[in-house]
Amino acid sequence: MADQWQEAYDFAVQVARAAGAVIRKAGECEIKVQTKSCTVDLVTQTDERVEKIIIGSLKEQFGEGTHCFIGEESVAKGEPCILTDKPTWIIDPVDGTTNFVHGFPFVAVSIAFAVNKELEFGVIYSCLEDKMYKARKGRGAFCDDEPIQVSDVKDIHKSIIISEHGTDRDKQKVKKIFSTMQKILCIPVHGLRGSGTAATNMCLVASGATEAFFEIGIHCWDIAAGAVIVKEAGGVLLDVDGGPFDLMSRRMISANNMVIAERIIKEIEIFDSVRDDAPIQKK
Ligand SMILES: O=P([O-])([O-])O[C@@H]1[C@H](O)[C@H](O)[C@@H](O)[C@H](O)[C@H]1O
Ligand SMILES: [Mg+2]
Repeated sequence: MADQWQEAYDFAVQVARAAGAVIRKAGECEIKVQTKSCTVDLVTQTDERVEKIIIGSLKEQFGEGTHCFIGEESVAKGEPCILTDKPTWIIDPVDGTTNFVHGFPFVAVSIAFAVNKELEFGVIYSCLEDKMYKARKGRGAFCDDEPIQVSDVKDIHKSIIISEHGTDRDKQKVKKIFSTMQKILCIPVHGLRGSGTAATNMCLVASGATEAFFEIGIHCWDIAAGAVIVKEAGGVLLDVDGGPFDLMSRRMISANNMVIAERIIKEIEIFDSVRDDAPIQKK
């Protein structure tokens, strides 16, 4: 059953494109902003609406009950964030919500699909740039149907590295984030960047525009689709401590190769974050 998930893959591309059109249109109107975990963790009606559209379309196509869903906004409302062996869609309806609110031009729809806890494919639609990135396990990575691959740079001094500071403003964590960035910048590397969307950052690694992207504090929906795209473009994924990549651990480095990844890992000051699949604390 080599082609078992092709229909789901093709459908995910269609759904992501349609979702991106909704986001573009919503960006032309007044955006009502609310907050989630803290005052800088933003959410809009568009995030919620687009997630409902995506999950609704997938349920209609594949039948309610057979597939599971992990969506950023559903989890925010108390839905479980547990990856089982069942076919599971992992969705970030608007990756880069802060960008969306401010009109900063990088916003992505991220849809991944996992079976037996293994990622089968990932689709990221960078909807303001109108770029469709996609990859299916073992079949390569593409941007607008053109194959993409990671850069071949091995010399860290010739690299551009992406990181983000996320939405946690705990002073000790922020200190570690900036200390890490300072150390990396002074290796020295050619530059540090950040697009404001983890999904887009991973596509930039996959297409060779940058050598690595790492972050502590991201969620599984930010990186699931990107993980397939980076891997299929020839890149590597690791935990920030050099161990194996763990989708639920809220930390990862994606890089063009192990040489770059391991060099960056030497500089990363790790801090704790609660796993995505940690049991929900009773209040
Ligand atoms: O909230 P959201 O815009 O979907 O996702 C955020 C973006 O991916 C951002 O780049 C990253 O730094 C944050 O950690 C994510 O939470
Ligand atoms: Mg996100």
